[in-house]
Amino acid sequence: MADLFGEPIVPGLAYGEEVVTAEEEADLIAAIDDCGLAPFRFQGFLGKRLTRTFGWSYDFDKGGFAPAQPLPGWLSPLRRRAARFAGLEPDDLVHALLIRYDPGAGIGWHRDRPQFGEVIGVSLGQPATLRFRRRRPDGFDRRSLLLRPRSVYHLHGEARWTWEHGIAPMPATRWSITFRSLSEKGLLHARG
Ligand SMILES: O=C(O)CCC(=O)C(=O)O
Ligand SMILES: [Fe+2]
Repeated sequence: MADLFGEPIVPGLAYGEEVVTAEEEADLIAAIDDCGLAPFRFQGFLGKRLTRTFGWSYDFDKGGFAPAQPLPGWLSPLRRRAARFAGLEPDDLVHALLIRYDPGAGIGWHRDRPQFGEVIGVSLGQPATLRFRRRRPDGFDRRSLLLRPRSVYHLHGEARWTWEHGIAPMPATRWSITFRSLSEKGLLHARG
């Protein structure tokens, strides 16, 4: 997403629309709902959003980073498009996170775990506002990006590593698919 002068709203943030058709969107939503979503767990608390991870997972309950079930075949075409959008190889995207946000669910301020590298997110179902903030001595710099259904965003560089992001609770159900590569740290861990 660029402003009038062609600058990204946060350096390292790229945004594109219509990465899937409405028909593909409906199929992806059905597949996500059918894949065994479970409430996100954080230090013993159950979150409002429902998630399922493939490839590699970070367990927020136990604090561990570990291999998970391989990515299902139905994600392959979307993974190819996500990789192309980000200038990566499909095989770089070794992890996928599926999320359903029911009404009232969102995701608080965070940076993604450092074991992961590049982050590419696809939005389905409903628009949402992806918010960014960066600490300043006297407060925060803030930015936001409207994620339309069927859009894709890529976080790298400053948007990935310096800024925090989050999504405010939404009034209607939204689904997202997030692909990630491993960082140097994650690759070291993966090689044991
Ligand atoms: O749903 C999204 O697009 C964002 C998810 C997210 O930030 C995360 O899981 O780290
Ligand atoms: Fe995130």
